[in-house]
Amino acid sequence: MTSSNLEYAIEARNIIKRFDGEAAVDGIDLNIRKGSIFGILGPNGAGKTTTLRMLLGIIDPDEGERFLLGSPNPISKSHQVGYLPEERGLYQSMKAYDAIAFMGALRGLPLAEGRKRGKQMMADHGLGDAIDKQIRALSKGMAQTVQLLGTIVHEPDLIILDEPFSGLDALNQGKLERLIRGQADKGVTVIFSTHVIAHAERLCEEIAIVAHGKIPFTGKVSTARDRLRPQVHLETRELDGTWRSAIPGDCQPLGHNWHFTLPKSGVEPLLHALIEGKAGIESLSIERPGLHDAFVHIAGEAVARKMEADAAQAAMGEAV
Ligand SMILES: Nc1ncnc2c1ncn2[C@@H]1O[C@H](COP(=O)(O)OP(=O)(O)OP(=O)(O)O)[C@@H](O)[C@H]1O
Repeated sequence: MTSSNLEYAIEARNIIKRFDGEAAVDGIDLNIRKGSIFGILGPNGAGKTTTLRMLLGIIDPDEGERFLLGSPNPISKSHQVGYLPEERGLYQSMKAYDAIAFMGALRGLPLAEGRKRGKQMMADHGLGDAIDKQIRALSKGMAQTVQLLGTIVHEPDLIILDEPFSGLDALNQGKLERLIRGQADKGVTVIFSTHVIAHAERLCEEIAIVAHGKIPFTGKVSTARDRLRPQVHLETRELDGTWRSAIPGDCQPLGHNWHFTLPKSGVEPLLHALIEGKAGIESLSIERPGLHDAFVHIAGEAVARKMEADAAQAAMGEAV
């Protein structure tokens, strides 16, 4: 049986995985569009890696079904897939371009072609000086970039990256974001897991939020953000007038500053009331909530705090 839906690179329906009787993934549904950049967001232990492993066919779900590039047997598509696992590692004595070629060969790319592409990719990614160096002579960030290039050297249709940003400094994180965008521009589907919301907010049109083995939200980033109403920050010269009726009744000024949730009627009636009522607008900003606020709203404060702690711990690891 195959999936008839050619629109999706990945489909998962109610997949469940238990370890020692405990559900690590507890009934997840996913539809990931071909050619999109899709982020899987959640703290450590939420079930991201287990989900990715099931999607890839490294482990099978106990219940439910998943389709990778239309197939219920993801391993059969492995030549079309690139996978960067959470556990990083390359053979230390291999030369960098050879390591890339070796990874390509595991996915069906002839070694000679892999070596040629490996050298070119390293040059294109600013690692030209390191082509002939052994992996052990590279910095951690360089070795991770080499592993990433090895993940895509066979030009896969689908790339799955487990926590690709962790272990990279800010410069290399920026390079990785550009690389991911470049792949998507070529029509490649990129799925990555992360506990850093900013990466997902910058890169993804669609995300899944994972918490305690479940997905409380999957869909467009903009839809997640629209779950919260915009916040108004207003400074007025006056403190009273007919315009006060446009401001929520429970909002009290701090000095001449007003902070409140934008009323459902929207921006225009508010502006009309302020101008016609001569409130004397000194400053006005209307902020749409970011993905971080939406994440806290959807996943809850405890999950958000755990994820921030994970991100801080990972950043400390990068600093050493
Ligand atoms: N092979 C395994 N055997 C037993 N328990 C496992 C196994 N793999 C994962 N788990 C458990 O399943 C839960 C989800 O783990 P998973 O690795 O999928 O989370 P994660 O969101 O990827 O977090 P991390 O980034 O820490 O890997 C955790 O409680 C973990 O300890």
